[in-house]
Amino acid sequence: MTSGPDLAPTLPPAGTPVPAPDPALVEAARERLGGLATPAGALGRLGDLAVWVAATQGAVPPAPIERVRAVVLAGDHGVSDHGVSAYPKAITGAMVRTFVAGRAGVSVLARQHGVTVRVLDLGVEEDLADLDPAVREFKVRAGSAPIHLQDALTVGEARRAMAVGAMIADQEIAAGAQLLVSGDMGIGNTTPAAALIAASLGLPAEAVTGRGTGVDDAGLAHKTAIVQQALDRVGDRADDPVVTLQALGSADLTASATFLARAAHAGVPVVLDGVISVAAALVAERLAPGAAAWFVAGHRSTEPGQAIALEKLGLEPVLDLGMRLGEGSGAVAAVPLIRSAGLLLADMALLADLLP
Ligand SMILES: O=C(O)c1ccc[n+]([C@@H]2O[C@H](COP(=O)([O-])O)[C@@H](O)[C@H]2O)c1
Ligand SMILES: Cc1cc2nc[nH]c2cc1C
Repeated sequence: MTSGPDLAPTLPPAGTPVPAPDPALVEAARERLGGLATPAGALGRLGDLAVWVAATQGAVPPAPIERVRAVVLAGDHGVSDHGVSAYPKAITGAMVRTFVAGRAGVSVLARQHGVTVRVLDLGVEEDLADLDPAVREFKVRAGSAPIHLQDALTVGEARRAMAVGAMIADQEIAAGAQLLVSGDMGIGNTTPAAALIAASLGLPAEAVTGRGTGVDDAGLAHKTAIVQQALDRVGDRADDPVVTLQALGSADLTASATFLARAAHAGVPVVLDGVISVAAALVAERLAPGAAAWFVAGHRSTEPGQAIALEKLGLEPVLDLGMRLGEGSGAVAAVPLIRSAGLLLADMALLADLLP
């Protein structure tokens, strides 16, 4: 924990625990849930979600969740030049433009559900100079190095990406977010995501590597070998979560991890998305033990690493729709249910009030 670069000044030192939501509030929320005008346990997982909403808000009954803000961190990955994706790198920049135009999958879902989407170029290779400069405000570098051959980032870049992720969370919280969504965009990013999960859990590449955008069997075998090469290259340097991000991540994944750690430290709940968001959450939990109490898993991705990481974090996805889009789309799709859960706890009659 001491060999890596210093954490961003806005984050407490790596390993600083995150306080759990107030246990008295959890208890009060459970008690209210138990008193609602339903047979005991009849709300199923919605009941658990309702307790999480109240506990992370610090209010029983919880307030309606009106301000949900999704942040999509975009970047390219040197490893995508090495046959690990079904799509070319040029898609990343093109999709950033599509987010800006409000036409990505997550944009549509977010509009429907009143969620704001902010897309940020942390490491896209294409020069997006024609876009609003705010999109590039936090850019760390153009593309990361191929993780099976070299560290993804220099120590200085990793430090900057960590600072930037925390800063973005602070900005979203200052803008009034009651609930955050962590999204991603980047061709090739399921490869570093798998590497972060494997390195964090001490697992072999084959346990966590999936098809991403849809590589075939030969592609999957090749991608698995690349992830294993990256893990072997880094070895026990990955005992340090900061070095794990620097060596096996990217600017966007590093910033995602500190975005999540910072939100948890600030006591602001986050809906996680697919394998990229959850890989970042796993490292956030290493940086900020206890952070996962502030996270809810929006959906189950088809990527095996996501399921393994979610289990380790103790999170059960809200939705299981076979989605593998990323962008925060599965998380935004879960937002209406999370909102509904809070409203049920706040607005339902109590059983005690029904009978004379
Ligand atoms: O969220 C997921 O679980 C997920 C699973 C597969 C692919 N993706 C998205 O697809 C891109 C990465 O896939 P790949 O095959 O290029 O590594 C990236 O833009 C992700 O947002 C996302
Ligand atoms: C078209 C396309 C859109 C995406 N959105 C997130 N990842 C993506 C990957 C591709 C290929």
